[in-house]
Amino acid sequence: MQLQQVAAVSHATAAEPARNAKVALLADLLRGLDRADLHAAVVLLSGESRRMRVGVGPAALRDLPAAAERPQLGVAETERILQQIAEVHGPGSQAARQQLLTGLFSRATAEEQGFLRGLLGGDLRQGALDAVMGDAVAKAAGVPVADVRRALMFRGSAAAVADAAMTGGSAALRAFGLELGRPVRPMLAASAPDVGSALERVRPAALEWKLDGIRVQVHRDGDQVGVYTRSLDDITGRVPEVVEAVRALPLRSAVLDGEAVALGPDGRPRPFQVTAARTASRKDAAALREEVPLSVFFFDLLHLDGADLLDQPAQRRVEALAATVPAELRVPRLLTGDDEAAHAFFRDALAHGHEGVVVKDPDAPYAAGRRGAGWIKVKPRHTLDLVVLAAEWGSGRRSGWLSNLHLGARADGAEGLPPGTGEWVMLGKTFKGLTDEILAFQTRELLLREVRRDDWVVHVRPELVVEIAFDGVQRSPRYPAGLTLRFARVLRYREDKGPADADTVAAVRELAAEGL
Ligand SMILES: Nc1ncnc2c1ncn2[C@@H]1O[C@H](COP(=O)(O)OP(=O)(O)OP(=O)(O)O)[C@@H](O)[C@H]1O
Repeated sequence: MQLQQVAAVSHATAAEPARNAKVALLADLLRGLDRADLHAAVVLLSGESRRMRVGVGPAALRDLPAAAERPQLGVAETERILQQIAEVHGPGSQAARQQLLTGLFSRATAEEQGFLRGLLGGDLRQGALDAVMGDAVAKAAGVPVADVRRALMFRGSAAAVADAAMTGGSAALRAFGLELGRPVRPMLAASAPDVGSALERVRPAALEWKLDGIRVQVHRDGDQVGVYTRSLDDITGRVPEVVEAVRALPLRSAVLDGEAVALGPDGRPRPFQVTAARTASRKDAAALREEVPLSVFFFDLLHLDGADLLDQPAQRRVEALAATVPAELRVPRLLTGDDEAAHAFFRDALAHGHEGVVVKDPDAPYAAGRRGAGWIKVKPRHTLDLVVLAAEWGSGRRSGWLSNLHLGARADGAEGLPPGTGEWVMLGKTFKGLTDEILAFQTRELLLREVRRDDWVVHVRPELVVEIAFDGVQRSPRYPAGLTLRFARVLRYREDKGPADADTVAAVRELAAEGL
């Protein structure tokens, strides 16, 4: 198959906000491909290309050859070249990379060049397609979406799952399972504005403290222990405390889900940045551990001594957890149907310095992603993770810094947006909450991602995720979703998140519908 077809579908899906239409376009493309083309097409169109880390800086994309007249690049060949670009290392690598890029671009048509620029420059149309890729694979292969999603939970690679679905159908998909040492995609939480509305969705519910640290998925197989982040990175070497805690448990094998957090001497959580810096640092873990010791608290158990528990109701998994892991290594939890008891638990979590609670459906199986709302987070302060689309140069004390941020949520197939809105939907602007440190950070990072500027606005690749606090959602005809945030202010940049993790228009609409 020619790259031209993939580029055309990428283009068409970007102009098409409706989720079903995107799924249909992708499914049509995937049907009938041979295995090599299928693999390449899925890699190029899903977030998987990002994981290949083929990104190149804007300078490398500046002086590339003019477009070819006729399509001549195959998808499999293109993917191979991108792989080569990702793998170039050592002295002279920049020149070698540029040579590969020049060769690739000289054979690409204008539309293909546009697609490749988006891919290499990190424009995340592809990342956004990741969210619908599973549905498209299910449609193309004629198998239930649930089978594909389940396989994706076990195997991060959409290409491997697509291959199994197309060649072996549901039977092949069912062969994917939990493997010790291979992290599964984590279950995530939907959100609710307060405990009362969460309980309206799930009752009785299990409430747990929401600790503001780093998600850890810990696999133990005999003496072997591996620790993985929310984005499935292996951080085993950076968190010896977690490794030791799990190695000391009386069991042979397990997969545990929990949160690692730095606590102060008074037992209260230290600021999120402290935990984040500790787990991000590649420096000597033994020394860092002295300065900032980490504690770990588990809230789920996916596997125990040879038995997979993912399909068990949450209550059963937590009972197994309680029988295996001592209370001081578990997140405090309350199973209740009573509003007053739930509110008291929430207040207690806050009084201990925690972020809020996660309200969990005791009957829900473990399922990757946010779908199904088996988990609902509630925080006293409303926050959204949004992507910076552009920034305006500041004035007065802030001149020389990029200040006022244009904030976007993910369209993710939301209905009812004006035609041509694209994947990022602007929700408003803010220059509030910016410390000098944040101003310096964002000016540096945003300029690295500049795509164009007009007057005083610098438009950037939609890559940086920023956590925004706000007081409410209000109607505004000025913005494409008809909504904007009241008193939006910057809390912090979320370097642990990518644009595919940003909040969606649907999530914002839901908060508005609940009267926030
Ligand atoms: N008891 C708990 N149960 C589940 N998740 C918890 C719990 N305590 C803390 N967490 C953290 O909360 C996250 C769930 O919220 P969500 O899926 O929205 O992720 P998030 O966007 O990283 O959350 P946030 O940005 O609000 O911290 C988990 O990924 C985990 O890191």
